[in-house]
Amino acid sequence: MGRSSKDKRDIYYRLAKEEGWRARSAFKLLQLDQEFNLFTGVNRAVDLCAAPGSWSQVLSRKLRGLEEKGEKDEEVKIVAVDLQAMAPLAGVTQIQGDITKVSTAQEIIRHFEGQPADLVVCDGAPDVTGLHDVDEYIQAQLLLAALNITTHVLKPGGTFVAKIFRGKDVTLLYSQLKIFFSGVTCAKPRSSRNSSIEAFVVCQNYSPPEGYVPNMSNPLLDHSYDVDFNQLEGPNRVIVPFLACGDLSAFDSDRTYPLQLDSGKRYEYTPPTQLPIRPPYQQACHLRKNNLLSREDAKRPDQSQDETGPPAKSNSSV
Ligand SMILES: C[S@@+](CC[C@H](N)C(=O)[O-])C[C@H]1O[C@@H](n2cnc3c(N)ncnc32)[C@H](O)[C@@H]1O
Repeated sequence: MGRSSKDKRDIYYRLAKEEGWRARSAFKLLQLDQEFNLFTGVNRAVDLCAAPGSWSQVLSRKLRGLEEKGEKDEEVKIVAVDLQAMAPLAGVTQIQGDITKVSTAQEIIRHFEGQPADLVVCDGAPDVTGLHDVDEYIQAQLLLAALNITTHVLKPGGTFVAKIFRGKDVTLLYSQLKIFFSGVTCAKPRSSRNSSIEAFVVCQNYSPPEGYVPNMSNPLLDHSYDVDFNQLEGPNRVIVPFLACGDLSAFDSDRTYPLQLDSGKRYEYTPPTQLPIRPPYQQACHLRKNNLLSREDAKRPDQSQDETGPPAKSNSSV
């Protein structure tokens, strides 16, 4: 048996078979619930990127009380969205659609009879190319698309849970999420493989900026909407385009960035045009190489400032 097939047959793979889950991913949502108590008081839930349906199974079993009460809770409504069709599930309405489309948001709202959702979860993943930067970029785009459709359907105070790749530019995504949620925590459930940079953001207390009007023109995946991004103003522009290689502001040739070094010295750093912004340590190396900095000042800042470390194994608030 090859290494990868052995990996697939880990404890959660076996448990999923035993307990009738469609995928081992079910345990990720169950473990996130143990940690964050996601399901209390939830009557309307949306599962984005749901196929083959193990997260929808978890929602159905937990929210409709099939396990605990042995009866259905008819109050509960669950909608599952995916590009692909999936086998029917008790108590789950399926929408075969694209989460980047406003029509999908409208369909969800129709199903909830105009009421907003209490919880939106998204375990979405694009087809992996094997090129890490490309995969990270596409995953980030999918997360922003999930966030965007969530702003159409989630109630104020509601919760959003989504898969995130903890790549080198993950802090940009955290800052996007923190615009909309007062609590953003990054969690790595035990069932998520240590070898993967996958983690989950648990975003609590949805509180969009005052005056924010949900629209689908922000994410870069679909340019077919009428709203011109440049026409959007104030809080409606808060979802900025995401660049896997850096922050757009690095392209402002006239902008300077404060650089705080271990010795306490501060520098005003102006990046050359067309150069992606660097984390502090790389910036220091760049300055050192160009004789702009003493050797002592160029030494590595402590780890807590370096955002490019390996994936965390425990939960961390961001
Ligand atoms: C890892 S699977 C989800 C597994 C699921 N949570 C479960 O537990 O069974 C990722 C899913 O994302 C879906 N997906 C990717 N992009 C999408 C999009 N733009 N709209 C809807 N679904 C999408 C894929 O079709 C795929 O089924």
